[in-house]
Amino acid sequence: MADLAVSLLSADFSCLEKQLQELKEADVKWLHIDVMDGNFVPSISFGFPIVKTLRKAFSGVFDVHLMIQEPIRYIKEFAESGSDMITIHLEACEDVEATLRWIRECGCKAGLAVNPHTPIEEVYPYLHLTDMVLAMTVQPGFGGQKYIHSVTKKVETLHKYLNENGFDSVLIEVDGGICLETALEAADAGSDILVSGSSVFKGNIGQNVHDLLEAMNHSEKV
Ligand SMILES: O=C(CO)[C@H](O)[C@H](O)COP(=O)(O)O
Ligand SMILES: [Fe+2]
Repeated sequence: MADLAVSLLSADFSCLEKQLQELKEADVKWLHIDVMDGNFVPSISFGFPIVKTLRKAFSGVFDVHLMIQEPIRYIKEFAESGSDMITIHLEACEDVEATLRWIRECGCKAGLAVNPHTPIEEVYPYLHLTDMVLAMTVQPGFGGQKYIHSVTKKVETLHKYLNENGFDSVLIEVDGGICLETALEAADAGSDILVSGSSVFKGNIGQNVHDLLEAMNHSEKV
């Protein structure tokens, strides 16, 4: 069964405590925290002090998506702030292997993300150091974009490769443009975790979470 990670990017920060409470009531287990540096991506979002503060208010999985150039510089701070999974971009690291190793040495699970146009085969050499592969289904940097359908094929290829090469424990996460219309396509391709932000925070949060989980788990492959 696929699960949902809720991206905070589209939350209303003026009433964040209330919105986190609604996520808890909807039994959301994964919180996806998008960290943007204004360099690897054009936007700036939030850093590790926010992660540390959020940790007091949410006890589920902290899935921290670092859209940072050379993230190795900040792994320790994010780990100490309460991250569970730290995902770095393959495109942003001079030494991907050292960065993944350092995440694990700091006591976190290691995620490896690729942009929509990066061939999925580029993650294969790092799978032995990776707990999760994140396939971006939009260009990183902004919430509320449309799902890029060509990435679905990459997810299928990755799913098959993981199963055929003894990497069944490596999770696949897709991120960007997940809504009621795209959730099933992403889940059917083999994704374990679907990130959604803008589709969760418009209207009734609890209802949106429920509907997204329903949509992704009507998969024929479940
Ligand atoms: O990493 C991201 C953007 O770079 C976000 O996680 C992603 O866009 C989620 O937001 P939405 O569901 O609105 O697309
Ligand atoms: Fe993200």
